[in-house]
Amino acid sequence: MAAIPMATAIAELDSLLLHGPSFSSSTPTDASSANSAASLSSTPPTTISPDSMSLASESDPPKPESVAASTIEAVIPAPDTHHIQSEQRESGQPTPGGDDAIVVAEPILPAEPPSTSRPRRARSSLPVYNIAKLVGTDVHGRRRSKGDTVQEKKRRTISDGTPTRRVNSSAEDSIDAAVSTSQATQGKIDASRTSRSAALLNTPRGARIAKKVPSSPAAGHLTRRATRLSGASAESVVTKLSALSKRGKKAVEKGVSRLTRELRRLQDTNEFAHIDTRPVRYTVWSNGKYIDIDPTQEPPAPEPPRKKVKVDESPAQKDETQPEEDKPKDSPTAARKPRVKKWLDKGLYAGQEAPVDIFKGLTSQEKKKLASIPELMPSGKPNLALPQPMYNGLRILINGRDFKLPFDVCNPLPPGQPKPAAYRTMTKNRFVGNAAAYWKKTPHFEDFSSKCVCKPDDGCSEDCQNRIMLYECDETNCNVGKTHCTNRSFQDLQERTKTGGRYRVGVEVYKTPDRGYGVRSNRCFEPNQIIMEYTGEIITVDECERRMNEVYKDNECYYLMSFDQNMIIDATTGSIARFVNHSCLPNCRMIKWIVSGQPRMALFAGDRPIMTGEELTYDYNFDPFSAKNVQKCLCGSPNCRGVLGPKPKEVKPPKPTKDEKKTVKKTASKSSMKLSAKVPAKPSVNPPAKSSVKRKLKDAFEFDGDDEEEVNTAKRRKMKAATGLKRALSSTSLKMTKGAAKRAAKGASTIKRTVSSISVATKKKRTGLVASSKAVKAKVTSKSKAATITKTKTKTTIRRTVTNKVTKKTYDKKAAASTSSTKTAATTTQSKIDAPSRSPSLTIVAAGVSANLSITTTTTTSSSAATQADTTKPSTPVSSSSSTTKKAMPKLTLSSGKKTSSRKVTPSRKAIESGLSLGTPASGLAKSVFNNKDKAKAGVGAGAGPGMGAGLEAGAEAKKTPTRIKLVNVSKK
Ligand SMILES: C[S@@+](CC[C@H](N)C(=O)[O-])C[C@H]1O[C@@H](n2cnc3c(N)ncnc32)[C@H](O)[C@@H]1O
Repeated sequence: MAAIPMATAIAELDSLLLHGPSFSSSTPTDASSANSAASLSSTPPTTISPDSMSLASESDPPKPESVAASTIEAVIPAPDTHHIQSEQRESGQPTPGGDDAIVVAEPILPAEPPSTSRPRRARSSLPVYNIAKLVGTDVHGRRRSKGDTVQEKKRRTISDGTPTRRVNSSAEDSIDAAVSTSQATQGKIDASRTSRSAALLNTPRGARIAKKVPSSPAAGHLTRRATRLSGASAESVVTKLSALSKRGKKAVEKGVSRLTRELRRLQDTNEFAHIDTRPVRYTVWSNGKYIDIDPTQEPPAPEPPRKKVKVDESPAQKDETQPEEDKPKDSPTAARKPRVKKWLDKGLYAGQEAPVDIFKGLTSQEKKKLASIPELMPSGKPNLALPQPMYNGLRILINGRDFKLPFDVCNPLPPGQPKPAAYRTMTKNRFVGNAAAYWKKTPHFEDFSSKCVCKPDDGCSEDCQNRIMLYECDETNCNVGKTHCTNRSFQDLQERTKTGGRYRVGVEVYKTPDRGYGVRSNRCFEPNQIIMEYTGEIITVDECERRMNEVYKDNECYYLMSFDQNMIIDATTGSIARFVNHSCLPNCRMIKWIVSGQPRMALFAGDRPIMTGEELTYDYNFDPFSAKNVQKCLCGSPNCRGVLGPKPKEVKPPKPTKDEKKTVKKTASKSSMKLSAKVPAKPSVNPPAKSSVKRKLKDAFEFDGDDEEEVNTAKRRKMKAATGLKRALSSTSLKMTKGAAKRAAKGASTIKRTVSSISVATKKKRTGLVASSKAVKAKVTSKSKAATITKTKTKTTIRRTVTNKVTKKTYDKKAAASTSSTKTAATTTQSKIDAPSRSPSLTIVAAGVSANLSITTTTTTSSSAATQADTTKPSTPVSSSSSTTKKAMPKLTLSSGKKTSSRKVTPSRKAIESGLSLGTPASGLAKSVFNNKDKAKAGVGAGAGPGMGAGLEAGAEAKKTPTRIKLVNVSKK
C-alpha cells in the first residue's frame, strides 16, 4: 500500500463522498468537476436534482458492500482528480491533521467507465423538487444571500454544538452534507477531519471553520465522541441498515432518500429520535382537576384539626376520626388504615325493630280499619328481612295517600321566581294600640279551664271538644298529653318550620300570570294539615279605619282580615299568607283558632291533599259592598262565581214537619232572647207574609261550597234549623217577645248548648236577657233603633263597640257565660254560653250547624239607612247590628230539641271549619251593620278580609246602593 500525502487522501475522500460511488461515472470529467465547483459556490439552490452534487451524497446512500467495509487506515488512492485536490496540490497546503491522522473511509470502488448515456441533469423523467419551498424556507433565501444573521440562528446543532447541514446548499452545506453522509455511511468518520476539509474551502464558512476547528486531533476526537453521546447519531440509519436484509435495506434506503432535507436535518435531534431528556413529571388529578405539584414547593400546611364532636365516641370511633397527623408516627400501619364503610345488614329499615303491637299509636278508627284488613294483620312471625316502616308505614297503608316524590328528590318548581318588593314580615301577631286591651276585656276563653276528656287512644281526634271548639290543645287543657294528642297544629307548625328551609316552610311566593303574587306549595300537605299562619298587626276597627283613610288610601291591595270580635288583622306587615289568592274552588281554608288563650289565624289544607307546586287558595267570601268595587275573579275554577264576591246562598228550606213546628214553638217560647236579634230582620221584610219569610230564610242560610259532602250535611242541618227558625219567626209576636224578654231578664231563660256528651261548663252562669219590647218592635217595623241585651246576674260587662264615624253599637253584656243545667235526653251538656265570643263564625260550634245563620235584609232607601244609623247611636243601647247578633248568636237555638242527641248536634270538624272559613274573610258581620249615612264605614268593622277596603270605599255609594244587613245568629239549646 503506497503512502500518499494525507491531504490528498482527504481530498480524495471528500471527492468521493461528494460524488458518491454511484455517481462515479459522471464525476471524472472536468466539466463535472467544474459543475460541482459552481454548485458549491452558488447560492442555495431552489431546485435540486438528484444528480446535483449537493444532494448526491444525500440522495444516494452507499452501496451495501461499502457498509461492510472496515476502517481503512492507509492511503486511499484517489479515484479521480478533483478540483479541491488540484488546488491543494497546486497551493502546496499542508494536510491538516498531519500524516498520522486516522481517516475513516469506505473502500474505494473502481472507477466506472464514462457513461455514454446522456447526463442525468438532462433526464426529464426524474422529478425535480424544490426542497426549500417544500420545507417553507425559501422565503429566507434572499436574506441569507445577503449574509443575514438569521442564517446562523437557523442552524441546527447537535448536542455538543457541532454544526450540521443547513437548509441552503452553499458550499459549506455541501461539505456538511458530505460529512453527514460519510458519518451515515461509516458511522466512524471523524467530524473534525471533515470540518478541517471544509475549512480548506475558500469560502467565508471555510474560514470560520478553520478558526474554530481545533488543531489537535484529540480535540476533534472529543467532539466526535460527544456527538455520539448525544444519542441521536448513535442510532444512525446505517447502523440500522446493517441489521437488515438486502431487500429491507433497499427499502429503507429508498425511504431515506425521500426524506426531505429538513427532516434529515432534524433526524439527529432528540425530538426526531423521540428522546425526551426532560425529567419525567407525573401529574396529579383530583376530582377532575389538575393539581400542579411543584416539587420545589413545600407541601401545603395541614388543615387545622376539626372541632371535636361533643358526643361521646367509642374508642374505635375516636381512633378513626383522629386526624392523621395526630396519630403516632411510629405506627405507619395505623396511619394507613383505610376507613371502613359500614353497610346496613338488611333492608331499608334494617335496625328498626318490627313493631310488636301494630295497633300502637293508631286511632280507634284506624284500628278498626286495620282489623278489617287481614293482609296487614301480623302473621305471628315478624318479617326481619324487611320489617314494615315503624312509624308511618302502617298508617299510610291503612289510610292510603296520594304519593309524590319528596321535594328534594323531585322539585318541579322552576327556580328564580320574581319576588314581591321588600315588605316587612312578622311571624307573630302584634297587638297595636287599644287592641290588646280590648282583647283582654273580651270574654274569651280564659274561663274555659276544663280539660278535654279524650283518651290517649283517641288522640284528640274528631271528637275532641277542644278541637270542636277550635282550641288548640296544650298542657293545660289536654287530657292525653303531647305524645298522643293530634290537636296541636300550631305547635306542629312551629316545630316544622323552626329550622327553616324551603321544604319545611313548605310555601313560597311566586308571580301568577294574572292575579299579582300568589303562594304555592313547596311540598305536599295532608288534608287539613296546617300550612302557614296568617300573622300581622291586630288592630281595632278605629285604627283600621284610620289606616284605610290615611295610610292605604292609594293602595290597590289591602291585606285586612276580620279576626276576632271587632279586631282586624292587618297583614300589610305580616306573614306571606297575605299573598294567598282567592279561589271559588279553593284547596285551603283560613281558620281561626285559640292557642293558649290567644286568637290565631292560619291557612289549613282542605279536604284533599295538596301537591307540590299547587297554588294555595281559599275562598275570600269577599264582599265588595258596592258594584263599583266588584273585581273579576280569575280563579278559573269550574264553579267560578265570576267575581270576587260572597259565597252563594242557597238551600230552600223544606216545609217543617209537625214535630218540628212544635219544637220551634217551644224553642221560641223558651228563649226569647235568641230571637231578639233575629226578629228585627224578619218583620222588616215580611211581617206576616209567608213567601217573604221563605225567601228570607233561604237567604239566611249560606253554605260553604268547599266540600260537597259537607255541604250536604250542612244543608240538612240547616234545613232543620231553618224550619225551627222559620216557625219561630213567623209565630213570634211582639207580645211573646216581650214576655220572653222579661223571662230572660229574670234569668229564667236557659240557654242550652249541645256540643257533645262532654260537659264543658265549669261555672254556672245565668244569663238574663232583657230585650225591650220597644226595641223589638222597632226592629220588626224595620226601624230597629235599639236592642238591649242585658245579662243581669253577672257583673261582667263587656262593651263592644263597633265604631264608625256615626255608628256605634254598644253592647252591655253582663254575663260571659250562662249555665245550663238542663240536659237533653241523649246528652246533657251545658256549655259555656259565651265561648263563642270569638268571631261570629265560630258560634256555629255551639249548635253544630252551619256557623252563620244570616238574614239579609235589603233596604234600598237612604232613609232606612238613616234609620239604622239612628239605632246605632251610642246612647242607644244597642241594636240589631252585627255585633249584637254576634253576642246573641249563642242564644238562638237551631237544634230541633226533643230528639237532640250529642251525636246529632255535634258538628264535625269539617263542618266547623267549613263554617269558619266562611266567616273569616270578609264574610262580614260588620257588613250587617252597614251604616249608609256614614258612608258605610261600619263596613270596616267586620268587613274583614281582603275586600274590606272595598267595603270602606263603598261607603260613599251607600246611599245609592242597596244596603245589606246581615244578621248572624246562632242559637243554643
Ligand atoms: C290579599 S291580596 C292577594 C295577593 C295579591 N295577589 C298580591 O299580589 O298582593 C287580594 C287581591 O289579590 C287579587 N286577587 C286575589 N285572588 C284573585 C282572583 N281569584 N281573581 C282576581 N284577582 C284576585 C285581587 O286584586 C285582590 O284584591
